[in-house]
Amino acid sequence: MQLLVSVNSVSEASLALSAGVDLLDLKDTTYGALAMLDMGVSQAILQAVRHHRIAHPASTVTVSATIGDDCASMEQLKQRMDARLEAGVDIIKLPATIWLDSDLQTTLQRFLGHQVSLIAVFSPAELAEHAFMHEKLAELSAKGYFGVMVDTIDKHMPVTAQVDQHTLRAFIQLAQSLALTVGVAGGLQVSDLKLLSLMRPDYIGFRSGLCEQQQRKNCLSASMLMTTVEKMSDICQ
Ligand SMILES: O=C[C@H](O)COP(=O)(O)O
Repeated sequence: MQLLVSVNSVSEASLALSAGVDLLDLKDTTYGALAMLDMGVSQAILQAVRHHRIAHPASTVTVSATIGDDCASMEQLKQRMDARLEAGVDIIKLPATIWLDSDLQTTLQRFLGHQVSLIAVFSPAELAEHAFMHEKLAELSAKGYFGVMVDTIDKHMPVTAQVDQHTLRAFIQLAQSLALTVGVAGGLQVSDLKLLSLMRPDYIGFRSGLCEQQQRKNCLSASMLMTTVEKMSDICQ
């Protein structure tokens, strides 16, 4: 099980890299749920990741990026994705407003055809619609998506309070049975790790719970990050 941490600056990325975080998620954490990070900042972070990989050849750190909570056109989608992939992002995370949009499918199919790794993000409400969730997971797998995850918009409650355990388990198990990498995120605290780890997602995502005053727009706390990395490593042993 891996740890994903959303970062919004070179200093946060460097902190996460030195702590040994597996998945760096480039995201503007000042608004929305999947807001995209400025390209200049993204490029600077990717440069720091390249330096880290050179200095630590055994590092398996992977970089994902969000591209916004919505997208107006195929041209805009292509431009946002191209910019990040060319800069060195490994995985693009898409909200349902994009991965479900019939007008954007041609562009998404083109990226999938070029083996670009895409993650489709589900909201708690979308998981609650069991038939919809089953149907979409099968479709995404057939289309060649790399993975899926659940993340929340309302950050006042953890995802574990917004989705019942049975549904979360079903989502994780069905996705994995369809060869989709699956992640769980949304207002999580370190104390949620134990329960979630029993469900065996491929990764668990954090932001708010690792920030000063638990506010996702504040900076990452170095001590919270270290505590989480250590806890994760204990759980995974
Ligand atoms: O992708 C992971 C999210 O950025 C998690 O953010 P959050 O812990 O603030 O919900």
